[in-house]
Amino acid sequence: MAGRQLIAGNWKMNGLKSQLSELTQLVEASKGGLAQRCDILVCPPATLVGEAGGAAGSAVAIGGQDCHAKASGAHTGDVSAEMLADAGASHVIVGHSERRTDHGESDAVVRAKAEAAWRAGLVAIVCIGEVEAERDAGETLDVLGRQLAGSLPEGSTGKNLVIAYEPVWAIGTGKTPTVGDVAEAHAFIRKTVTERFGAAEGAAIRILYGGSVKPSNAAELLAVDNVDGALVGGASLKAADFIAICQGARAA
Ligand SMILES: O=C[C@H](O)COP(=O)(O)O
Repeated sequence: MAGRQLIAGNWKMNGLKSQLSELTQLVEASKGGLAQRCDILVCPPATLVGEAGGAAGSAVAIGGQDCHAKASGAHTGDVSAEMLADAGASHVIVGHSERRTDHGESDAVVRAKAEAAWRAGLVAIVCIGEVEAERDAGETLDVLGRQLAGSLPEGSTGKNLVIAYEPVWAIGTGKTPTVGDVAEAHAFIRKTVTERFGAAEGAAIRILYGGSVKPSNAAELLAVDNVDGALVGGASLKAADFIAICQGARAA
C-alpha cells in the first residue's frame, strides 16, 4: 500500500474555459478539508493547463493528458513535457488507451514519453489495461505484464511514477470489473514492479484503478488491496461527482 490515495480526474477532450468553474468548486472543497483525505489531481485539455494551474494554486495538482517524447522541435500540434511543466503541470498521463488506439502508441513510445516527463520534472502516469477480447480469453495478466515490461522506464520510483490500471472495456461504458478482478490485477502489478524496482519502490509506486469510477462505486473500488487511488474520466467533469469520489478515498 502506498500511503495517501491519489484521485485524478482526466477531462479528456472536454472543457472550454467555462469548465474551470467546476475546478474552482473542487479547489474550494480541497481547501475546506478534502485535501486531508487524499491527493487530488485534475488533467484538463492542454489549452486549459495554464489557467487551471492559476485557479488551482496548491490546493489541486494539475497535469497534462499526453506529451511528446522530445522537448521541442518540428512536431505540429504536439505538446512537450517541458511545455506542460512551464504551464504549471506536475504530472502527465502517458499511454492512455485512447492514445494507444487513436494514435497507435506502442509500449516503446509510451516509455519514451514517461522518460520525457521525468526529464521535465513531471510525474508520469502510465496507463495499462486489457481489451475485452483479451479479458475473455483469460489473457489479462499476460497483457499487463507485457505492457509493464515495455512501458515502464528503468529508474521508476514512487516519486516519479504512477501506474493506472484501466481495463479498456470498462472505460466510459458503465461496466466495472468485480472487486476480486481488480484485486488480482493490482496484486499482479504490485508484484511485477516490486520484482523489477525493489521492495521499497515497488511498495511506494501508486497503482490507480480507472474505468467507470463514479460516486456510487468509488468507496468499494478504493477499498480494494493495492488500489492507491483512481483515474476518473466522465465523472471528473462535474465537481460534485468528483468531490463525492474523493470522499470515498480510504483514510491514509
Ligand atoms: O482516464 C480515465 C479513464 O479512461 C476512465 O474514464 P471513465 O471514468 O469515463 O470510464
